[in-house]
Amino acid sequence: MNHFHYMNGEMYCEEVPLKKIADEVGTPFYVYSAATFKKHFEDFEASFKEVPHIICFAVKANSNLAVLNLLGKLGCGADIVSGGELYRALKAGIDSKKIVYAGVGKTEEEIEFALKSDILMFNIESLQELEKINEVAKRLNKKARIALRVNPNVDPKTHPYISTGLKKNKFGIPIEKAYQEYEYAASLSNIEVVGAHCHIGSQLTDVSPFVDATKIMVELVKNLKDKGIEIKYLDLGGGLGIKYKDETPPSPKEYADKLIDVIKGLDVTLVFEPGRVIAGNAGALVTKVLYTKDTELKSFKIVDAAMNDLMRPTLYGSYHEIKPVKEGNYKNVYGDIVGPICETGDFLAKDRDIPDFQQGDLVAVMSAGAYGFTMSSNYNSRPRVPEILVNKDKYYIVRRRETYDDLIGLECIPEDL
Ligand SMILES: Cc1ncc(COP(=O)(O)O)c(C=O)c1O
Ligand SMILES: N[C@@H](CCCC[NH3+])C(=O)O
Repeated sequence: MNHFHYMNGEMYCEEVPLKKIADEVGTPFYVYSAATFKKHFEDFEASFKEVPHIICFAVKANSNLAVLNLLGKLGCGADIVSGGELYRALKAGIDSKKIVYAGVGKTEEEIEFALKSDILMFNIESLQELEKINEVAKRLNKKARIALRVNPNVDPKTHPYISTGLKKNKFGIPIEKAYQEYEYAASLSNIEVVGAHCHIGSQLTDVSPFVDATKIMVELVKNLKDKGIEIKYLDLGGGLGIKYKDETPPSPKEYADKLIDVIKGLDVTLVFEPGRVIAGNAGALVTKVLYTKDTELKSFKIVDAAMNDLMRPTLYGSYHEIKPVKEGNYKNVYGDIVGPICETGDFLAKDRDIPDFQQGDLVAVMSAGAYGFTMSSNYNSRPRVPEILVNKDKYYIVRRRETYDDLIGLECIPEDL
């Protein structure tokens, strides 16, 4: 069931009309469905029920505390890439023993924080990082549990900016060097090798690159065992795509079945780091039409949300479905939905058929629950919009709208300048 649906001509999130939220909270705002988050997590979880596994939600996709808390209560862990994400995950009540930490540039402070928090494992992206973690662990008199993030050189066939498992990408340790580096890692005094990790990219709509990468990882784990290096956790990252427009990504069950088949016989706990597939279709960005403007070429619908609120269309040319909050007999027009920012790249929809919205209409930008708010900024000194979490017939403001005072709150004017 889709938790964003129309009833009596109005778009609802679960049992709450979006218009009600707009009237009470103002626009723009992000709105998330707790039921959708729950369903997506439970579907993913159930797909792997026949094998030992841990699901670590990719916090970068949606890092709101209430969302993390909701997932944590369902037994979800966290995939983090910074000290800030670790802080959030812990504050949200996520079990530190279900936290995995990737990222090519972990600082000494971040490493120390993660070691003191006793996370499940670090996913190491370079030799120097490995040595740094060993050094910090030694100073703290701890052992750091680690996996090497292996770059298997598999083409995920997705947008180049979100491909991560190719030789030319900055991520991980090339598969050819992995054996040598595992042996080195195992020789370090304050390192405990426990896992192997890969993550080849995001928004994958075909299962075959996952299968190819998994085969490489399975071979690696087997060969390491022969060398006396035991891998307990095989972390296959995230990346499963969703439907934004007309994509037909595999379902979590199809994805799981294919991977379980490849892994059969291997005595490991699988770790997954899904982000988008849990959060993407659990959220929308709701905005209001400020003005409309028709030119010879096209129609512009100028709304109160902008590229700083949802960066994906600008950054990747991503498609987000645009829906009216009040169902009407809109005819379609050719044009753009644009924000108030002083950039030509400031659009939420571009050069396509869109409903012929009029001034004051509410517009829902769909599939915005992942990499929406988390990638937002204050560009053009625009206060960040609130995040609303709906649960059945109630809604909660789980992050309030920023104020002008918030905008300047961290700044000061030197007195003697
Ligand atoms: C290491 C790592 N794990 C997990 C994810 C989550 O990816 P997705 O949202 O595509 O599932 C990402 C982002 O691509 C990532 O870099
Ligand atoms: N930010 C990207 C996904 C990147 C995933 C990060 N590893 C998106 O919006 O699609």
